[in-house]
Amino acid sequence: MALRWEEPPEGPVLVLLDQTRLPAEEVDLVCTDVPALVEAIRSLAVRGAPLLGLAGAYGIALAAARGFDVDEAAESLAHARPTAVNLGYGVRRAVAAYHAAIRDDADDAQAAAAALAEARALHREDAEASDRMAAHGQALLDELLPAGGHRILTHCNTGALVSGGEGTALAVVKAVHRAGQLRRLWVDETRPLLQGARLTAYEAARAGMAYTLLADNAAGSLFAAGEVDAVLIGADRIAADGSVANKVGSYPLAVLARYHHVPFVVVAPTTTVDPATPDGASIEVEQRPGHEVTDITIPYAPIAGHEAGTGVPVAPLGTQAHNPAFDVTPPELVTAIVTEDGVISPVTADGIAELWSRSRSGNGMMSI
Ligand SMILES: CSC[C@@H](O)[C@@H](O)C(=O)COP(=O)(O)O
Repeated sequence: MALRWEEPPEGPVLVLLDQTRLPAEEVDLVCTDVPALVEAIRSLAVRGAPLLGLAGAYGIALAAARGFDVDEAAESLAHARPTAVNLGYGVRRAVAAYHAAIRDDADDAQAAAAALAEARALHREDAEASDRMAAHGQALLDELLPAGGHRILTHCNTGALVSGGEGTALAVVKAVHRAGQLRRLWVDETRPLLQGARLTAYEAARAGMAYTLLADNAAGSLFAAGEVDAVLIGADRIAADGSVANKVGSYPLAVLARYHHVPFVVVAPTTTVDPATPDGASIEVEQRPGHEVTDITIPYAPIAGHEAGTGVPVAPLGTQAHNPAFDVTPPELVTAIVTEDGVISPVTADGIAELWSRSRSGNGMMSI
């Protein structure tokens, strides 16, 4: 499990599966306070949009249970990373539950319990959303592609490591695999931090899928050879006009997919839709440190004498690097957005608004 709440005698803790150590080691990272959790979010020990929402909500529960200032905790957690809208959403939900309890004359312990109950509710909802996205996505692929085995290309990691359930895009791939319809999963390595090579390949191997890893820049020739039937990716934020922010490298795949007449499908829960962000240009894209590009970072320590987490420089010392963590794909390049509440296709502002008005997340929760 990517994240869990535990209550040892010394006090409650949030336990994260440290994703920077995968696939070499499955190591737990135990957070006893909010600064440790913020650091885990920044270092990508915990990552991926839906899981960041859960981390934010449980982080508030942790702050409340350990007697820290909940509003200060909310401020630092919500701003730990800027792009995935789910982080602020999870924080706001738990904070709202905490303050509602205080308004109802709850004592500190009862208010902390209310925050924890909200985090657990979000966790359950996220798992259910995964199942529903998987079903909708599988049905969509059955409509779009001929039967007989799909070759799906994916980018970054969108599986059980980013979710309370099976994930987003990878949850769809898993459903297709279980139905015997996955001919091949093409896994982009996802430079610079290799979420595809380290995490998606790890999940695909455990699920027994036929998968092949490729360098990101090998995708073009795969399309040209007719080896890709569909692209499935997740999202960190979907703007009101349907623009999709996702891991850097997603936009070039969308361009390739359009040129080669291949469906480009985004799979994300409604908690990733952000009607308060009007368009793609308004999405804040996280800029990460240059050393992630100038160095090859080995997050674990497979080489004798190499310290875990340090990088091997591959560019001349002093080289400047451009390192946006995400890019934005315009709606006209997206064939469909699959959510737990249905599929939007074509992707238009009206389609997003219509989904929003009938979804759970449109139930006032995002404006808390
Ligand atoms: C459901 S996961 C969708 C996205 O969150 C995922 O593709 C992604 O871009 C994650 O980026 P990361 O920087 O690893 O948090």
